[in-house]
Amino acid sequence: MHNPALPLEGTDTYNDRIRIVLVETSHSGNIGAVARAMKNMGLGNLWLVNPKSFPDEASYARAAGASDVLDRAQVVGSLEEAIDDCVLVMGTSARGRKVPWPVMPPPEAAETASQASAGGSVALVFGRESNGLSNDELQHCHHHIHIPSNPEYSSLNLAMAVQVMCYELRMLYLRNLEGGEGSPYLKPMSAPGDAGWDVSPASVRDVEGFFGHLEQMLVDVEFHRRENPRQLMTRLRRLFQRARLDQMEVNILRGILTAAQKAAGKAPNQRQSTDGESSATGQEEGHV
Ligand SMILES: C[S@@+](CC[C@H](N)C(=O)[O-])C[C@H]1O[C@@H](n2cnc3c(N)ncnc32)[C@H](O)[C@@H]1O
Repeated sequence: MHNPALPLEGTDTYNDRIRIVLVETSHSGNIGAVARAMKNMGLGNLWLVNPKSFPDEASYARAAGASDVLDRAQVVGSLEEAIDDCVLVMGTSARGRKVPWPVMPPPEAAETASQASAGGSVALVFGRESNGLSNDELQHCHHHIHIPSNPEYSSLNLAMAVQVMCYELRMLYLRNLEGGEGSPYLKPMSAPGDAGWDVSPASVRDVEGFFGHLEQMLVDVEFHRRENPRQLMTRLRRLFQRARLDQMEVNILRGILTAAQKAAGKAPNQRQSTDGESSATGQEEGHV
């Protein structure tokens, strides 16, 4: 699959193959917010068709750190000028029109735009705040894009609609990174052993040692009676197994158990815990 020419992580080059075209934007703050939305997602090619006011203070204020996108924005007098050299034009609309056009949801539109951008420039066109794109403007587009919003309140703020499309392009780019393996950012990090976790996962031996120590501590503080266990240890096992402990967490927990045993007047350093190691050795808080 074609990998859209979006910037690599950590570089400041933009994908200029996919351009965002805003038609007759009346609030220049929205133009700034669009620039910000684009830059966040690695896009930088902004075209403005007859903006009411640009450049101005409001647009730069809303762009925050994306003023470079505004600096390089192209201002033109007609939609035709903005899309003249494009191989694919996709128009966005919050509502259906009298003459139906092929409509795509954002993920499919991003895929189509990305594929087409291998062959030339692609325009994603966004309409006026007050009344969107005219039927005539929409008929200049190969496809229409509809963000499937609440049918009873379907119109997004202009910059938010741009954000949705730029996000879809970004997701596609990240999924396609590195020969299809995708970006580590897309892989959820939820437990030790996942890429990016800072401590090695605890071994079964570590965790069993902890369970033995936990049971002993519960006996020492007279919370648990081995002759009447109910399901206490089963439930505690399930609790801690859900967490998939890492090595440091096991050390911290064992340090706490040792401290509790000492407070209860037991001497854990003179007794072997169930994993055969002295339960006080190396498990104090200072060792984690
Ligand atoms: C505030 S909306 C314009 C709403 C206008 N009253 C209308 O009905 O078309 C400004 C622009 O944001 C984009 N937009 C807003 N909501 C959208 C949606 N649900 N799907 C696709 N584009 C949307 C379109 O480009 C639209 O022209």
